[in-house]
Amino acid sequence: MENEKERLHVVMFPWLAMGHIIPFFHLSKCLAQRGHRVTFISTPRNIERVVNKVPSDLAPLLHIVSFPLTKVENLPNDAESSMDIPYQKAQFLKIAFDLLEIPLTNFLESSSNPKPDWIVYDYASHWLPQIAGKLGVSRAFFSLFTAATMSFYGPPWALLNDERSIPEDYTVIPKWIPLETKVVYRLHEIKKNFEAPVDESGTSDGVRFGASIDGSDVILFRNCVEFEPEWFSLVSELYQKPVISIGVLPPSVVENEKFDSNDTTWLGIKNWLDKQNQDSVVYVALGTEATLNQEELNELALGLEKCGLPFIWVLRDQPIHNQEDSRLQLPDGYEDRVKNRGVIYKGWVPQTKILSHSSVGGFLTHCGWNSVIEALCFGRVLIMFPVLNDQGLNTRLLQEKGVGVEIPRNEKDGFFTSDSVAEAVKFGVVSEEGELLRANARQMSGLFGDRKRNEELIDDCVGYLMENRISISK
Ligand SMILES: O=c1ccn([C@@H]2O[C@H](COP(=O)(O)OP(=O)(O)O[C@H]3O[C@H](CO)[C@@H](O)[C@H](O)[C@H]3O)[C@@H](O)[C@H]2O)c(=O)[nH]1
Repeated sequence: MENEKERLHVVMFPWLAMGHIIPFFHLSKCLAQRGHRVTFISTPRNIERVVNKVPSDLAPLLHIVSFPLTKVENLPNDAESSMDIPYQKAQFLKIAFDLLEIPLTNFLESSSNPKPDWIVYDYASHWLPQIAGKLGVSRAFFSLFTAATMSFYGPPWALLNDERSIPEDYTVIPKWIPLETKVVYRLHEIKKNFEAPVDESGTSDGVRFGASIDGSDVILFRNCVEFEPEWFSLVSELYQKPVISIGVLPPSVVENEKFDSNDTTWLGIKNWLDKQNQDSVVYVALGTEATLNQEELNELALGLEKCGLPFIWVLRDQPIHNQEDSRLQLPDGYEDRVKNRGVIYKGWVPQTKILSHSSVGGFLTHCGWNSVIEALCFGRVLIMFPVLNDQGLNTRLLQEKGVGVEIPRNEKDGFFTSDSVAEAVKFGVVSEEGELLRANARQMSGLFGDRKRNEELIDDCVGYLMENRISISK
């Protein structure tokens, strides 16, 4: 870009979770590709995980800044993201995250060459808008949640006042939603969100969300407006400030072709997938935060065995809460019994590449929003198994839109059986009755995977950031 005035400097500051760092980094690359400067801030281990993959042509514009975390009691030494800890310990990670306020303030104060125009931030840094505002940096809250989820969470006043205090409050439609909808939590889902000791960090997630929205100049949504038009209109009304959809940031599976030849995990998976029939494989993955207990793991495993379809299962290998030395075990003899038909991975896999493979017929997912986007970009039907966070709300929305089938569970305690897993998987992936769901999901690839439209939305967003920098926050 010849004229420096035409160039933005945007600071990106995601929450410490892979499902947040990945899309923030994706947006960073999109901005740098358009000739703007980006400073991406995270912690050393997270940077090593995702961010060291800066394409060489973008390196002059995309700067990575690393802030080490301060040691916090009850947080394991090497824990830097929600994937490193059981979800019940998330509040300890938030204590460490909140201590980044000082290095972030120092960075914003001293960064003058060029001074940042915008900071794009996440829900957890409730303290950030005030600091950025004082320093004359414009503030964009980046929502990695659907407009339906954010509408359900509510306008800033409801969030800041922690309007809902017990799990049951989240199982009914809140008063600010005038729509007829089933988008509410089931009791067992919301109870999980209450398991983390909220008071440990001194700030509830409601207050974090409320202050982040309230203190922003604009709210950016990673969503598909055509998929949830009614919710997008509602959320814009609830916030009473500019709300912009930046599209879904569809994953690009070609960009890593060179890298692929060294990626032995992918080569192994691809080799196996290449041997399977088209649309026959169930891909099973529950993201980076959801965990199962031993009984749930057994039922899920046996359900996959009973469904009779080939599957790839990515299993999070992490300590059990309060039994840090124990790991969950698959049922006795399981891996031998499913050999050749089922493949189980315990490390990090290239999820988007797997979903893009033509042998994949369906995705048994926790319905994290990244996973849903990735699945719908490739038109894969969803077998839905929400666990915590926004996942239950996403599941209800996706069910209303007819792109997936939910594994039935007991409302109160979440109990489910292997038979219900097997039935839901077969219904979604191979049954005649499930064809409508599969057709709807295939159709979604035209919306979610529409690269031209998604690129235009980023261009529009950049236009907005150019026109509204600094002055808007004064
Ligand atoms: O082996 C793996 C595991 C994960 N991923 C990627 O990691 C991301 C996971 O994101 P998501 O599917 O959204 O799940 P979570 O990591 O659990 O995401 C958290 O963040 C999401 C966005 O806010 C929320 O919707 C979820 O409920 C919350 O748990 C996706 O891009 C996956 O492709 C991989 O590539 N390989």
